[in-house]
Amino acid sequence: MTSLTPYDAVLLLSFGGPEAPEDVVPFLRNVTAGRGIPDARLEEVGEHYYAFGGKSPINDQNRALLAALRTDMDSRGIDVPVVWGNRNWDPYLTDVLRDLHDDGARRVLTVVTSAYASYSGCRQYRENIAEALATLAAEGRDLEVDKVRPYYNHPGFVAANVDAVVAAYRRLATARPGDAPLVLVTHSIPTAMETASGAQAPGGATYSAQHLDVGALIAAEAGRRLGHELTWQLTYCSRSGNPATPWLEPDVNDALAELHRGGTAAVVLAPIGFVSDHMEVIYDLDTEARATAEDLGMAMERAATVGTAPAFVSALVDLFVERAGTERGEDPVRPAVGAVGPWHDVCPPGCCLLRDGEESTVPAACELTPAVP
Ligand SMILES: CC1=C(CCC(=O)O)c2cc3nc(cc4[nH]c(cc5[nH]c(cc1n2)c(C)c5CCC(=O)O)c(CCC(=O)O)c4C)C(CCC(=O)O)=C3C
Ligand SMILES: [Fe+2]
Repeated sequence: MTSLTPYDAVLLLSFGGPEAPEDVVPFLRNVTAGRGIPDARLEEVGEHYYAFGGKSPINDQNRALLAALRTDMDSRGIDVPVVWGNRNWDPYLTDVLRDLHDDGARRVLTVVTSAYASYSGCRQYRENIAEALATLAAEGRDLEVDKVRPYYNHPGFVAANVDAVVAAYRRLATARPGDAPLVLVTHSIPTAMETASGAQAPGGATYSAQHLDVGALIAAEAGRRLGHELTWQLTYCSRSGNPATPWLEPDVNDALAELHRGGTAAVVLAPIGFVSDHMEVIYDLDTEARATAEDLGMAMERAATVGTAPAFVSALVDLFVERAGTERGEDPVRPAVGAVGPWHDVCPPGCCLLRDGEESTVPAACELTPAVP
């Protein structure tokens, strides 16, 4: 019997995605709300979704993760409810929190489906939580929500990625897998968001530094298990927005072309920046980057995302147990690998403040309140 006291419920909080073609534009309107993007442009962005029948795989993947969390929690005798909600699509965060409140919950622990810390992976979720809590408070429903720390450097997340890389090398159709570099991939972000992501971070670790920290460990451990050292690099996918705004580079497709020019015949792509095979993975990597590799005549294997790998699922439940212990005033072990160490449980004010050129001005939850002078 493991206790999650003082929490009454756990919330798996994700991005959301369309379930059918008629959902695509309304979903994209939600994602881009307040930025005045015309529907014609949204139809264009929506092409990736229409190419897959208008349905993103992300919701089914979250349903699977939710079920896996329930099973792991049951095996430890943790009996609080675990529910799923999204920022941008049904089931919406506010509705899910309202239902939890109506069922008697007053204190909720959340985990987001972003492993790394930046505006997009941390603060944006915290702003959505603050907005939802304000809506519910106006209805007379008071709730407290905490969020587990960024978990990209939790040993379970890293171990699940190592397993996936090893499996991908074993599938790679090449005579000399030892010569195939490991190309790590994550979502690109504007360089302004990158800089801001380090401002309040442990060790000043920006979004890219977080990836490089665990990337080195993943490559070293996978190489040890495969019996050959891996050369590796970090690349980016899914850049969007104004082409004049600088984003993190190199793009994965450019990196593949560069490797090809240097004589590389085969690669393994490992999307360590994503926790499931959602649209960024099945379109930007399995469709676009695969076409690039095929045009270049390079063999390519794509490593699995952590998905519902048992090491990952139990890492998340470990984080629930850890945070509950901390809130009870205990001093639980806070496992982390790499040079940066475990992240803050509660973000300092101003954490990850920049999305693009401008500072965010809306309130964010799961943040230390400044001491009243
Ligand atoms: C760092 C990061 C992650 C990884 C962490 C995490 O996993 O959360 C992530 C995940 C995701 N991004 C997703 C989808 C989209 N992201 C967009 C736009 C943007 N993402 C950004 C960053 C990130 N995004 C940024 C800086 C923008 C630019 C505009 C803005 O500042 O918001 C747009 C708008 C259209 C466009 O601009 O292309 C869409 C539709 C989906 C759902 C996929 C599905 O449906 O399967 C997922 C999981
Ligand atoms: Fe943050």
